[in-house]
Amino acid sequence: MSDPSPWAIEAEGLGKKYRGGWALRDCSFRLPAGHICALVGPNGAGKSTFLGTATRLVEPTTGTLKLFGVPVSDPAVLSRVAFLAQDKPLYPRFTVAETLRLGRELNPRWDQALAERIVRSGSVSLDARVGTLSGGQRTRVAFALAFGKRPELLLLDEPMSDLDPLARHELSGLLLAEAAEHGTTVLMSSHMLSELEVMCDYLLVLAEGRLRMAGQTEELVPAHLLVTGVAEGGDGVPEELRRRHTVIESRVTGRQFSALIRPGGPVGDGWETLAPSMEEVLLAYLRSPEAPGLIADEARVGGPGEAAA
Ligand SMILES: Nc1ncnc2c1ncn2[C@@H]1O[C@H](COP(=O)(O)OP(=O)(O)OP(=O)(O)O)[C@@H](O)[C@H]1O
Repeated sequence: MSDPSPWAIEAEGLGKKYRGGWALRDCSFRLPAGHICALVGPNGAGKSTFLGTATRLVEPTTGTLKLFGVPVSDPAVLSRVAFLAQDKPLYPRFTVAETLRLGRELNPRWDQALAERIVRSGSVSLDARVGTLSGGQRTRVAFALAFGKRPELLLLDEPMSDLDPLARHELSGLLLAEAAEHGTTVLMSSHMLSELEVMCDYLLVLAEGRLRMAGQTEELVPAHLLVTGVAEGGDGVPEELRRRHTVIESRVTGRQFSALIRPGGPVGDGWETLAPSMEEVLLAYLRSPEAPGLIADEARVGGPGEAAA
């Protein structure tokens, strides 16, 4: 089905309140179709809750969510989205072949050859019962189900956590190749920052239920600098840096002061500067939930360029 909407996901004022408080709050962003997007945040940040709202497993308390321009409440979006949940629910009594048959019967665009290839490349027998497989083998079968559906949007909740390094490498490669070939949009929550750095070209960062960062990595990461210089005494941020730049995180080690900043202009003499990696930027934001957020123009649904912290 063709759709004119360039946005795979549009969230506006999205929130979810449980008895214990808000799991997701005032979340507004757009994810353009065709990106591989990392969903990052500390434990309890609201990542699974957001993925739940996108798969209708969680009813939002506030706001709206559209996938490809269609409200998520419209059953028409279901066939376009596949979700690989953190606990990878499968029927333990089914064989792998029966599991794939279920996928085939439930999904009009099912790609049996692809699903079987994913299973076989992990030496998993089609005759094995799912309940007898190892955690990593079950993950591979769940991957086969998700990919076999040929979704336009693939939502993955910590997909690689129980895979060995070889399987992780293989399935990451497969994910990238499939997404590139079919123009699939992927949103993937993970704590493995170095892996996300290699795979993802778009970032969503959540902390304490709020959106902290959204946009293309090639725009967000270069908006930061690592600066180091001589500490002036005490733990404070030197006035000169504080006045002209946005300091995300800073530290004093012995006589050395170092910080990750969003420069507001040229950095003065006396400071050494380095371009940070995506992992360094993410770690700084994860350690500093009070630092001002950053939403790229492209990811913004109206309003000014910077997210409220
Ligand atoms: N069904 C629920 N009932 C009550 N509170 C919930 C429920 N689901 C999640 N929460 C709470 O909402 C908050 C966000 O949880 P969520 O699972 O979305 O975080 P997460 O970012 O996916 O965490 P993790 O990285 O640990 O998987 C947490 O404080 C959690 O305790």
